Amino acid sequence: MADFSLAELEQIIHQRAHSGDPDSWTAKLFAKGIDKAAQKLGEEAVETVIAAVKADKKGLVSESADLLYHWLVVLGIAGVPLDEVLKELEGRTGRSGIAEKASRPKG
Ligand SMILES: N=c1c2ncn([C@@H]3O[C@H](COP(=O)(O)OP(=O)(O)OP(=O)(O)O)[C@@H](O)[C@H]3O)c2ncn1[C@@H]1O[C@H](COP(=O)(O)O)[C@@H](O)[C@H]1O
Repeated sequence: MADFSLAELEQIIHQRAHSGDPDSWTAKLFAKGIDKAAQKLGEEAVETVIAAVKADKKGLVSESADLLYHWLVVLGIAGVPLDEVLKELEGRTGRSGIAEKASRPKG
């Protein structure tokens, strides 16, 4: 079990976001804004999909890490705490995915 959590990474991102450190990728993304950060998230998602379909396990681990990091950056820029997403997931436990989808508002 890793001694690290997404909540800890969210904290690091929060600290780095407005650090003004020219070497901080996080600070760069926050400065560029949601469009650029979301674009990077999309790129990392595609790279993750490619690793998955190629059955590249090592690549899948690395691209998943990139994906989760950029996802947290996008959440941070959008002002959505990780905890809100976790609560959403928590609320879905005990229900099958198909039942959950059927309960979503139409449109
Ligand atoms: N987990 C990450 C993390 N994952 C990926 N990245 C950066 O995301 C960038 C992705 O850029 P690219 O698109 O060029 O990378 P790529 O998709 O692999 O590149 P290509 O294959 O497309 O060429 C790189 O600069 C990576 O270093 C990350 N940058 C930061 N973190 C975490 O955030 C902390 C603070 O980082 P800084 O804000 O940079 O100090 C770090 O200590 C880490 O804990």
